[in-house]
Amino acid sequence: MSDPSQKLPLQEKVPVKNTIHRLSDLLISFLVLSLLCYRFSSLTTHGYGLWLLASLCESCFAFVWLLSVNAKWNPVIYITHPERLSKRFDDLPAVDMFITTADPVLEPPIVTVNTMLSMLAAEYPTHRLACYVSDDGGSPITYYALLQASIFAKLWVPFCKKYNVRVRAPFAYFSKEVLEPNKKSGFETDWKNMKIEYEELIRKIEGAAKGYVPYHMDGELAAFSNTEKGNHPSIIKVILENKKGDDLPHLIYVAREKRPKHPHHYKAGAMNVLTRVSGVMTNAPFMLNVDCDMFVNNPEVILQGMCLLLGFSKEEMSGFVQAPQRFYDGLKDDPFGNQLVVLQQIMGLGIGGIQGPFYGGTGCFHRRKIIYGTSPEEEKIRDERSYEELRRIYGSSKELIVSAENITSRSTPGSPGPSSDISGRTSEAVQVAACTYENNTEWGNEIGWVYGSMTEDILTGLRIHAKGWRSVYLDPVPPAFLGSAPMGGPASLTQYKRWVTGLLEVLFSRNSPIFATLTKKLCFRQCMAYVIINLWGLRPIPEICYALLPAYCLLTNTSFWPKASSQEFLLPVTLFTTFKIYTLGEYLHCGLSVRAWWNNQRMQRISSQTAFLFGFLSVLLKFLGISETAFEVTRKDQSGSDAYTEDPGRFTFDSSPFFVPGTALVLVHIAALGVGTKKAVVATGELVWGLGELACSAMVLLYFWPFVRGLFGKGSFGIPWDVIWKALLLGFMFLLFCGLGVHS
Ligand SMILES: O=c1ccn([C@@H]2O[C@H](COP(=O)(O)OP(=O)(O)O[C@H]3O[C@H](CO)[C@@H](O)[C@H](O)[C@H]3O)[C@@H](O)[C@H]2O)c(=O)[nH]1
Ligand SMILES: [Mn+2]
Repeated sequence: MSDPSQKLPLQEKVPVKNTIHRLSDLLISFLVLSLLCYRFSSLTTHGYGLWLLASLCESCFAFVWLLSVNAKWNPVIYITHPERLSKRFDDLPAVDMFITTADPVLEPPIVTVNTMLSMLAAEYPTHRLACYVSDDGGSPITYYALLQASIFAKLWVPFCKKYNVRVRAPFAYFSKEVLEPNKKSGFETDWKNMKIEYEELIRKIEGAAKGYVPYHMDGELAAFSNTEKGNHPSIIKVILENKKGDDLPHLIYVAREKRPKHPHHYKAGAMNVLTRVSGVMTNAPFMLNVDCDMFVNNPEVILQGMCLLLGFSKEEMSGFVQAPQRFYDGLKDDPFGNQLVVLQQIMGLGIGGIQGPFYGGTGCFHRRKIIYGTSPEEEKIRDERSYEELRRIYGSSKELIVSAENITSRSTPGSPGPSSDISGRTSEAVQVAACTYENNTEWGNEIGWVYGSMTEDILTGLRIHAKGWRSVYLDPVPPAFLGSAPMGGPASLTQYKRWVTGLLEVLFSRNSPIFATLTKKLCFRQCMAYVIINLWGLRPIPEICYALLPAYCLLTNTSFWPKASSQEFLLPVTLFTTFKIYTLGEYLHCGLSVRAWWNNQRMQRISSQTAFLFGFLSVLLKFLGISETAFEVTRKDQSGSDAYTEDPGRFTFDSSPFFVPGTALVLVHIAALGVGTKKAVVATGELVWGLGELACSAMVLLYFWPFVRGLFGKGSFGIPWDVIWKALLLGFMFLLFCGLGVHS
């Protein structure tokens, strides 16, 4: 113990200086409050109609603004020292790695295979790792792809380690035109051979997707005969089993049992099965979960994660460790506004200074005992629970109960060793993967991934924070994981719709952040941060009202702004300009371009007035008992589609109702601008009346520019006629409504 290096910390928490940011926050808050004071104090002069409506909308925006100031106020970052791990620990704890895939068409098996290979090749003692792939598609093609990839892995993993390859997903590695220089002899020959082997692997997997599976595979795939998607027994296969000293970790394929009438709870259900299956097979104290498209981009990531999991004096400080979502195929300047760089960097680091980042569903290390419902204060003592009680919580598997007791009764590092003979445990694993296993247990509720929201990640993270655990952001250089971002209008909006649906479900669930603050241990400021995103689904209401206001005013000769010649007019103008400069500053600060800033400004308005609206409606339908919400999987790898090859950044459309409100809004504003300009110029001869309204109307059209272009676009770049008809109908109804306004 005399070696001083043993005492060196594994991580350091560093507050980020943000004086300028804070001052700008205060300045804008002051302007916002001034505007509201002016609005409400002049209600009597301006009447209780439009003026009041505008004031209410602006109050909503001001509320969200204040919440966001709170979330950004105390940013922190963590610096990690993985090189010190070996000095502190002789043996590192085991990690169970989970990959989820759901559909071999939307998520081509070669994508999953690359993620899997990158994980198997991570820098970590291989006998401490197990990789579980959950296939909700129950697809023989995915299984076949994994089998073939496991053969390739026997060459790939040693190759990566020998030459210290940096990016260990082969598709990303081989997509680089130039060879990484390497001093070791034999590199070039090995590299060429490896490339040939990888191409062979692609050929086999793509062949299988087209229906060619070689003869001799029949036996291997027998388990899949007579299975249908959504109706099959559990299929669990140990593809690789690590015997101490082997190059490769365990690799296990898991297709949980699916039956048509049985709710499977989408990804949350898959994660719970993975938790149980791994519980009876390897039972590692830590779990790392990624989506099938999120490959390991920094081979040291598990070591990095360990610094944050083991590096605090109290486990409570790092209940889970979350890496931000970054994308490898992110288009330049984020045309679809879904790369979330600023959100993650500014808000992510900011809430790092409160109770810690939200759980993002992928790229996250969890402690198994927390997933099993342990609270921070239970770290040492665990009350004795009867077998009956444990059975009610964990379900009927004795093995699982024993493994769970083992995990919840220890503090983490001295965790159980690797288990031998995991193949021998397959039958137990099949039992815990059954679709009836969870009946009358706490799975999906008090333990495991929580059910009841399309964003199971936020809901589950919330339950963890509510117990009083904190979380930590892991953001090494190079980035820990890289995934794929949806492209094109329909896919991006569908993703947003699902998120908004899920987030709103959380707000109204019994796990709502508000209850969690009142009755549990969620920090008040953390609750405020959660509420920002949980409220996304209600945003379309004030936003759409506010977007319609200028059109209404122009069409009916009314106004919701002070006269352009008056002094008060300067207030909203200053606020608007300062706010835009402020957001631009944030983008530049995060290393993004002006173009990216503008694209995001635009997509925020588009998403919230289209996708968010549908998210809101789907939650409404759920509460009315009319329809259930569903998880629509995002298509990965769209490099083949026409729109992608022609102009990948351009907004695309389809006949989905998503596009109706946006199109209607655009049509209404075109009409309003026409009428308004004529009135303003012809009637008064000078641009005083309605200047604010005209500017707002023009702004809406600028924000919805992709829709304006879509009116004239061809193919998938054009808005389909049936959408335009419906939008015209909506627009016409609005004009009728304005007509009523004029006469009354
Ligand atoms: O029934 C299902 C549906 C989905 N998935 C998996 O869930 C993951 C995420 O699905 P994806 O379509 O890629 O959604 P994203 O919007 O990209 O995912 C984000 O948002 C989700 C919540 O909406 C989180 O679960 C994800 O971790 C987070 O990355 C993928 O690995 C899927 O294979 C399943 O395993 N079973
Ligand atoms: Mn995804």
